[in-house]
Amino acid sequence: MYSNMVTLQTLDTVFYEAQRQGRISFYVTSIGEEAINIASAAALTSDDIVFPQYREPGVLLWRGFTLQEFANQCFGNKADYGKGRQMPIHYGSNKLNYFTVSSTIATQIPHAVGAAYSLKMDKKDACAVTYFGDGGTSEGDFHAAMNFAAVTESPVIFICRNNGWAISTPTSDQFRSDGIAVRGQAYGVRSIRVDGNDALAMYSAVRSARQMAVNEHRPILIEAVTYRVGHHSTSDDSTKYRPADEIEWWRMARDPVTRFRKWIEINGWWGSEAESQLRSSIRSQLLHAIQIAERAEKPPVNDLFTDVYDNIPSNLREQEKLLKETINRHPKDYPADVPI
Ligand SMILES: Cc1ncc(C[n+]2csc(CCOP(=O)(O)OP(=O)(O)O)c2C)c(N)n1
Ligand SMILES: [K+]
Repeated sequence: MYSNMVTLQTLDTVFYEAQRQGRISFYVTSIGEEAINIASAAALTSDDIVFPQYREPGVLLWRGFTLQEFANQCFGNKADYGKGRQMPIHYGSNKLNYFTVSSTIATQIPHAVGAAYSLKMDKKDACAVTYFGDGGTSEGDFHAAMNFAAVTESPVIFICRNNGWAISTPTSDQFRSDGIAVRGQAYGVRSIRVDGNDALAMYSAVRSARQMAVNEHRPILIEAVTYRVGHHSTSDDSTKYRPADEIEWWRMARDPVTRFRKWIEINGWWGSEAESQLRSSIRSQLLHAIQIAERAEKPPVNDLFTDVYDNIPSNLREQEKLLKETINRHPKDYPADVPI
C-alpha cells in the first residue's frame, strides 16, 4: 500500500510538471487523498466494479494499470483506449473493471447503483463501488442514487471524499447538514464517517463495508474526511479563494503518506534507504513512460467519428468532410503528427 501511495504521489508530480511544460493539456492531482485512493482499493477485490469521479487514479494503479497506460491516456496517443478523444486523466479500463471517468459531476453514482442491482440479480460475489466529492452530493443524481440503492437493497459502496472544496465553493456554501454521513442515513443507508487521511482506518472501513454489501445485500456510505491539497486542476489557482496556511497545515501536519510511512517505520518494515530507492526508481520509470507516450503516433482524425454509431449518420459524414477540407486548406495549423 505504501509503495502505491508513493507511486501515485510521484505520478502526480511528474504529470503536473509535464502539463506546466505544455506537453499535456490538462491535469488533476490527488495530493492529500492518497490514502483514500490506495487503502480503499486494497480493501476491494478485482471483481468489484468501480465507478470513479476523477480524483481516484490510485484505484486503477492498485489494480495494475501501468505507468505507460497512464501516460498514453494523458498524451492521447494511439495506444490510449479512448483514442485521444477525452481530456487527460479520463482513464478507463474494461479489463480492470474500472468505468471510464466522466467529468459530468455525479453521473457515475446512479450508474453504480444500477450495476450493483444487476450484480445482485445475477447472484455475483461482488459489489459496485463509486467515488465522488462533497460537491457531488449537491447534485440530484446523488440523492436519486441513494434512494434507489436503499429500496433495491443493492450491494454498492458509496465513497465520498469530503475534501472541503468543490473547486472554489467551500462545504459551508453547499450544505448545512453535519457532513455527508447523515445524508446517507436519511435515505436508510448505513453510513460511517472516517478519517480519510488514515490509511488503516480507510482500509478497515471499506473492508467491513464490502462484507456487509456483498453478504447482506445492502448499500453502505463512507464519508472520508480529507482535504484537497492541490489546486482543483491545472485550470485553477486555489490561493485565490483559500488561505495559504490552511493548505500548508493539511500538507505538512496531516499528510496521509507521511502518516502511513511513520507507522511502517515504527514496525521496522521501512527505512530511508528503501524510501529514496523507491522514489527515484518510480520517477525514472515515469519519465521513460512519458518519453515513449510523447513520441508515439497520434490516433487518426477519422477516429473522431467512429465508435458511437454502427452506421455513421450523414451529418457526421458531412462534418468529417468539412474537417478534412479545413485541415488541407490550413495544414500549418494542425499538428503534423496526426494522421488524416
Ligand atoms: C454536472 C457538472 N456541473 C459542474 C461541473 C464543473 N465542475 C467540475 S469539478 C467540480 C467540483 C466538484 O467537486 P467535488 O465533487 O467535491 O470533487 P473534488 O473536485 O473536490 O474532488 C465542478 C463544479 C461539472 N463537471 N459537471
Ligand atoms: K470536493
